[in-house]
Amino acid sequence: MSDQKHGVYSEVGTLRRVMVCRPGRAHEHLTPSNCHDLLFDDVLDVPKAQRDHEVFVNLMRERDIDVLELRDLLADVLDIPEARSFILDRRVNHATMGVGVAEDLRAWMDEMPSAELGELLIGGLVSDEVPADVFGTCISPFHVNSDDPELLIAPLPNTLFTRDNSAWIYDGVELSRMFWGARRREVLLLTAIYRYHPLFKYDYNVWLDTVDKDMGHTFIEGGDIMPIGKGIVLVGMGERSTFQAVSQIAKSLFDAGSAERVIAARMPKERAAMHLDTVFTMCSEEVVNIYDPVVRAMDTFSLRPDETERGGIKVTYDEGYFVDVVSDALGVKLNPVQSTAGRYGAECEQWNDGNNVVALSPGVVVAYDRNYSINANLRAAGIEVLEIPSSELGRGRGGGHCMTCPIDRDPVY
Ligand SMILES: NC(=[NH2+])NCCC[C@H](N)C(=O)O
Repeated sequence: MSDQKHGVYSEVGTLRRVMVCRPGRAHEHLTPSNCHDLLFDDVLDVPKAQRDHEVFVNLMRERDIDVLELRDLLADVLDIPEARSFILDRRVNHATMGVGVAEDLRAWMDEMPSAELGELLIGGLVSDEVPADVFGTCISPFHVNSDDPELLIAPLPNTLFTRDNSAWIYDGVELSRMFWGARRREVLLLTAIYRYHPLFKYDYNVWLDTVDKDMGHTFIEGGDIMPIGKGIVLVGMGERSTFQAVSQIAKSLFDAGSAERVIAARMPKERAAMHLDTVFTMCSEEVVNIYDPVVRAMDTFSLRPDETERGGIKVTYDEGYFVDVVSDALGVKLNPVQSTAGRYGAECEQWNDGNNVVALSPGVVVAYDRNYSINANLRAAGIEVLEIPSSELGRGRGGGHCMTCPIDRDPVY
């Protein structure tokens, strides 16, 4: 493991190191009645989802990308007593479990091997999965008025989408305060990894630190964040991310001199376009993959450092089409590629994450196999499109871009 300084300096430069989280126990806890609350549109064939995810991971490993598994990083930090307490103090206490249950569970978890404990923290825990002798008298209230086993720890199936719960922006990371409750607990695990894992011991900036703080209306998710290079960061503000978060991150970046301009795009608040990366991803220095009906509806604002303003940030409205605004900012004429499957077909390709591709190097992207028109049009524009199976992984509404958290990526411009 290296102690080099980490950072993500573009969306399309050579990817060196990335974090993923393969499907598993959390997805076995998805049912038709709970999956929507957990932000999945259907239940999964978990073994198939795991095989498909492995295809994706292997594509990256074959290209010498260091693919880190979130579970492994978590198991490593759970071996460190201070990190284990940092997580368990916040996850297993009177407020989360009740008096007595917290003490009994904590004693059991304190003894548990780290990999197993990590599986429970990500995958969830149902009361009847706990050995009978763990609890004193305190578990009985869970069974009053119900034959259903109670979820003691809710599963976190959206850890599959490592893009969102934390995001590297140039030489630092933001720790997301996620919008929906189903995802709000993911960041504790990420915070522990960044704080305690030897891989991250080297100093780096933290643009936003959210655990243990009253975050008010601060909401941000990594799928909305793109450090595209030349000191510019794109941020989507739609269903999930708010100006409160964007302006705090911008201020941290400006104060450190790590960025000069944040281009914030106001997007419709809808599930299909929950993040910027569901309608816009970069494939090479010039080619961008877009869903034009949403991109065209976006309003764009720029944040820049300005000491004459009270908050130290000047906000201006950028006239015009989003792709043109970004082209002008980069000084590169971007070529937008889109689906030509017709109005209905294009809407389905967007829904199935056709626009959510991840670049492994300039001009080489990973895409879902089902988005025939977008993939063909990207190829026609000179992009190498590596396809992965989509039927299971796509049920959570996320593609290759969502399933990766780049930690080290080269600049391009
Ligand atoms: N970067 C992304 N587009 N992530 C997609 C996340 C999907 C996930 N089910 C959610 O609703 O949060």
